[in-house]
Amino acid sequence: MTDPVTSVGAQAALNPASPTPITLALPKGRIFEEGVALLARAGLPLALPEKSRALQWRMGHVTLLELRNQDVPVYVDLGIADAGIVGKDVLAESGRAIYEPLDLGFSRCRLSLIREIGASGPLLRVASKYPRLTAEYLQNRGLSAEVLKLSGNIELACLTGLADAVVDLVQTGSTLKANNLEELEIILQSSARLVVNRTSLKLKRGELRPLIGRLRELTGGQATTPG
Ligand SMILES: Nc1ncnc2c1ncn2[C@@H]1O[C@H](COP(=O)(O)OP(=O)(O)OP(=O)(O)O)[C@@H](O)[C@H]1O
Ligand SMILES: O=P(O)(O)OC[C@H]1O[C@H](OP(=O)(O)OP(=O)(O)O)[C@H](O)[C@@H]1O
Repeated sequence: MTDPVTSVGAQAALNPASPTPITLALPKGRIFEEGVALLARAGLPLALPEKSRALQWRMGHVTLLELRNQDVPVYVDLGIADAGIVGKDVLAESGRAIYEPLDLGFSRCRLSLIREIGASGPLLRVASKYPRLTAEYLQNRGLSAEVLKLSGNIELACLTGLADAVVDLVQTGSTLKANNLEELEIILQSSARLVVNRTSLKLKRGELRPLIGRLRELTGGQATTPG
């Protein structure tokens, strides 16, 4: 296994006597840096990996996997990773019933229905990176629009006429403002969540329970689903 990071974080492991190896899944992008920093504050021997093409790092008893957002629920659900951090938006879109003990409180944003300001007429086609959540929302509203799955810069679909509306993330609202768009309805509030594989929680409870406890203390996180 690649082990490009030699520095082992200053803090001791949570269970220094006999730390059980654990594997954690983190998404590249917005969540990665804050996720690693939070886990280090919770006592894991992590340092931020230096820029390299490595995709996994072993630091002390912890192996860190760097994944695309959508792949984090898959790795945790199937037990390749014992735990991970992922946005609630991506978790909900995955449709996987993964144990989600904590709202970590960062990467806050909302998933919303968006249209051009002043647009009227029926919603015949709605574009999104979140086709499942979009279809569910439209169905709940009794709307039969076609859902078009796109991969990025979703708002452009509205602006170019590809779709009548989009379902996308809003945080500060500056993307909406810069593109003459408006938020019609909030579909989901999102923030980074800790997700844990249920079997790992039993087999590695000596490592994972204290980790969840420390993260709860640090974030003031609330239990999000029954354990
Ligand atoms: N503007 C934003 N402000 C705050 N949080 C955000 C914002 N955009 C996205 N997020 C949250 O951060 C998570 C990761 O976002 P990021 O931008 O890193 O992913 P991405 O590059 O869009 O993902 P990918 O290309 O892998 O689909 C999202 O799933 C969401 O929960
Ligand atoms: O309300 P704001 O603060 O402007 O943030 C919202 C924007 O942030 C995200 O885009 P991102 O920059 O991740 O690019 P993407 O469209 O490629 O996902 C999201 O898709 C919005 O476009």
